[in-house]
Amino acid sequence: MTHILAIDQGTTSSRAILFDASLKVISSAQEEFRQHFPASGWVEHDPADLWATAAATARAAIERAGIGAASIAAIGITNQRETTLLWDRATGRALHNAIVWQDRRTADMCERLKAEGHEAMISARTGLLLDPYFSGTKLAWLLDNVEGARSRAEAGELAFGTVDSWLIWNLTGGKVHATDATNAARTLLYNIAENRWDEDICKLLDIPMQLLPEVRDCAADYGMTRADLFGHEIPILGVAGDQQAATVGQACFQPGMMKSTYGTGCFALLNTGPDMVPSKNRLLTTIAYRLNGQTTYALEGSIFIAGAVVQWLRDGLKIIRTASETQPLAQKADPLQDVVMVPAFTGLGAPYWRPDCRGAIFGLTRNSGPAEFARAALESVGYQTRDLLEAMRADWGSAGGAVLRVDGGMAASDWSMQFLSDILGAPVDRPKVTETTAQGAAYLAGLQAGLCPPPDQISGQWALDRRFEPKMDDSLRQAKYARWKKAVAATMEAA
Ligand SMILES: Nc1ncnc2c1ncn2[C@@H]1O[C@H](COP(=O)(O)OP(=O)(O)O)[C@@H](O)[C@H]1O
Ligand SMILES: O=P(O)(O)OC[C@H](O)CO
Repeated sequence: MTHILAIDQGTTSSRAILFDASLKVISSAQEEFRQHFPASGWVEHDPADLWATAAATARAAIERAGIGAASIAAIGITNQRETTLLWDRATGRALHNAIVWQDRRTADMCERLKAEGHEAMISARTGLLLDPYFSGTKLAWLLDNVEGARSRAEAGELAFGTVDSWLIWNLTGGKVHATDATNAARTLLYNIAENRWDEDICKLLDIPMQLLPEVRDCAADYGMTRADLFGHEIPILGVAGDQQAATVGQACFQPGMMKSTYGTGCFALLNTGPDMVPSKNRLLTTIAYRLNGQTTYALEGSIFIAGAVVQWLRDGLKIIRTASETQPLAQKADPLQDVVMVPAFTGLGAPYWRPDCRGAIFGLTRNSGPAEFARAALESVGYQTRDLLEAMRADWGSAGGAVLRVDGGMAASDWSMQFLSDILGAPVDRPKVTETTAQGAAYLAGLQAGLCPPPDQISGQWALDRRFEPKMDDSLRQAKYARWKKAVAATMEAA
């Protein structure tokens, strides 16, 4: 048994990648699925789509490799985090669409809990903030709005889970209801200092604890897949939320190491070691990974719109046909025009946490066109990352994130990565393997299977594709960043 299958269930698509024991990619498959927007600020996925695309891509990756399922030693699962599902334990059917992490429907509930003075207690225990981003208020909404759900939950008939738990449940034919510590840490219900579900918070949100999955390490036994799925039972041995899996895939195993993933949004995680560092600057404290019962913590900055701003140029404004066209356009932009875009399409995440904000563009002239829009869009991602880095350094000291390791679809853009390095005034490293999320999940499963070496021995395998060094003049860097801060302040003021 020489292979490891990673299932990466993301916000817009499911991917499956088959690795060999040295974590080299052998084959892969990807399928997009439908996004549902039933009301303004609401985002849902059909749970059946999540499962069907995950299972179909897993099968396709195995077929493409031309190997039998019997030679797969382990499955690793990684997933979009916070997205909330509720299902019937007897039938395995979901009671409602999954409420996606981007969904803002519980903004009022969060405001009310804040006004009642609960945020400090919740933050101290979960490391999170009272924002609709996290699962807890989404689950409370489901229990309040799906008929009969609360009484059935109290009777123990229902199960809650993030996407990892939903996949594990389906892969094992309903035998295992479990999650890992990193996914649990995103629910708003999990005490990350004591590593247990928090009774007081569950009581406050009126969530019956019978709903909750068992929490395991990231490298652990999550049961066997049904034999009929792949023609052979395969053990599930690794689980982590996608941003944490990318942290592992980027080999950020030492305190002070930091990665930033540029997909739909951008999520930067700084390894803080065994210390749970509370943020004084509106970052999240979260679990990077838990191995052999030992928790490694991270500070996280979450930006909701990164690559999505490029998608907006393509699908909304229709000024580009493919994402890569942004680079030649940005290069053509008029250097004398100072167009700044604040892409707060679904509010602002860290460090501002303003779900009520909406996007804004400043500095337009009659000469502003697609090139200036493209440059402003790409620059907005760099500025938002600098906001996170400033907060991280204020929380953790200047050694934090001295070099930034990047991945995700947008990291392919050389122009964006050069601007990122320029505006941060720090080197930006892009690895050879950009499928770091899947690689992280495969590593965790391989570690448990005994195929992969422990973290201190694997770090050396990380290979650099390109280092971007800052080239921008310091006075220009400061002037540009000051203008961004002004634009953000004006956007918040206008909300
Ligand atoms: N060359 C590029 N330049 C700028 N953005 C890009 C480029 N290639 C991809 N992207 C952006 O990256 C995102 C896709 O990255 P991916 O890691 O697949 O995201 P996700 O896992 O969130 O779906 C898209 O939002 C896309 O706009
Ligand atoms: O699916 P992605 O890659 O956009 O990641 C989503 C994050 O996990 C949300 O917290």
